[in-house]
Amino acid sequence: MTPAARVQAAIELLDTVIASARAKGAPADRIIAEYFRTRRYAGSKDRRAVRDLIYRAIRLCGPVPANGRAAMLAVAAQDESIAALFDGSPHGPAARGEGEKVASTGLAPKWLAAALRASDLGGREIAALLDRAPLDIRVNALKADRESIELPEAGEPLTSAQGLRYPSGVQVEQWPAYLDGLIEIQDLGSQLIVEALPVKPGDTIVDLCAGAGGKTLALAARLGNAASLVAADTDKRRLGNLAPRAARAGAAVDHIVLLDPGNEMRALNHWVRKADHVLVDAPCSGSGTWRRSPEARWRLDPAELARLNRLQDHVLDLGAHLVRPGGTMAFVTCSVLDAEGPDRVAAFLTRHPDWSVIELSLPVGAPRGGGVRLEPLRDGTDGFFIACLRAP
Ligand SMILES: C[S@@+](CC[C@H](N)C(=O)[O-])C[C@H]1O[C@@H](n2cnc3c(N)ncnc32)[C@H](O)[C@@H]1O
Repeated sequence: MTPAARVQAAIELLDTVIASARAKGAPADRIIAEYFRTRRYAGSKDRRAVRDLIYRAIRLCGPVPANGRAAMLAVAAQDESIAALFDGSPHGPAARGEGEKVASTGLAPKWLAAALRASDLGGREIAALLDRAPLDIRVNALKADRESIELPEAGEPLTSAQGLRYPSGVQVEQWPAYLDGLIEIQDLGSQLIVEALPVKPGDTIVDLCAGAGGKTLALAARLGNAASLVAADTDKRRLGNLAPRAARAGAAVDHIVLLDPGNEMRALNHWVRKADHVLVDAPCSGSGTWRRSPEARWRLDPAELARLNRLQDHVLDLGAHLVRPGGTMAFVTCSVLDAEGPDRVAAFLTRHPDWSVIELSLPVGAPRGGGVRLEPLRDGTDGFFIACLRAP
């Protein structure tokens, strides 16, 4: 592909990414992968170049751009070498028309930037939410050890027990150690959160929003398979990945429970007031993971945030039914917005005044509204909020 053709491909893909963000559809990385699956003529250099252009445009444009061309023109306005490619050459973008619209730049849509500032995040902290994230792995203590594992490339040891850091883009998914379940891809923040949970061998632990099991597997590894783990989720596709992943990792997950949204307790009856600990890794805006999915900020609007807040309250209430008297429940979101952290804890305590907040000890983060907030700029992790609650 010529450099101009790469720009045109990025424009077309951005059109799809923008439409998908508006419709709350597929994320950018899936759209890009799908696009290249059917275009075998594009080599690996082309793919990387197009991908880089797309993410550059997404990071640059805070408000949702009108279309891909307007977004790429915003990149061109900052980079003469890209501007020069708008030359109307075959397969390339048409020359810029007089008065043609260029997308607005900025960190986030206006309302969202205001919500971030109201959550005490300054310009540098917000900008760091959009940096490129490194690639963190967790060595699976059930099968290997960080000190002795042999990997194709040496990683930087992290503050978590088994974490190693690589530059973004390292293809660890192709390493035999990954295929054999000796390592998992997991952000340092997630690793430290699992290490901070007040759990011990012998506990019954319900991972209520287990997804594909990122934290479930980390819990199994931390406790040496000596806890009774229940992994539940409403998403059949994600939950379907958990069993093969657990098998690969040698992780014992006692029950994998598919929940019916709105009727979750029907499948969870067995654990009512039985769990020593419930992990509520709640669905959220993902504002703490914009480093990996910067287009997620285009997906969010006040109504969507309010919907997520209602869902967060709902899953917390579900979790509360499952905790035994004196047991604990952790509330985690990968968001730095107060609406998805401290505000949810405060609302929970209003609904359940006999519960109390307990302090967690993490080597990173700063206290915020009854919990701890992790931030990319200060902590070198994705953004997270975690709080721990004790049942009466
Ligand atoms: C942040 S993700 C979980 C990530 C996972 N714990 C991990 O570490 O990989 C949130 C999950 O909540 C699930 N979810 C949404 N609504 C739910 C509900 N009503 N009950 C249980 N899980 C729900 C979503 O399907 C999603 O998998």
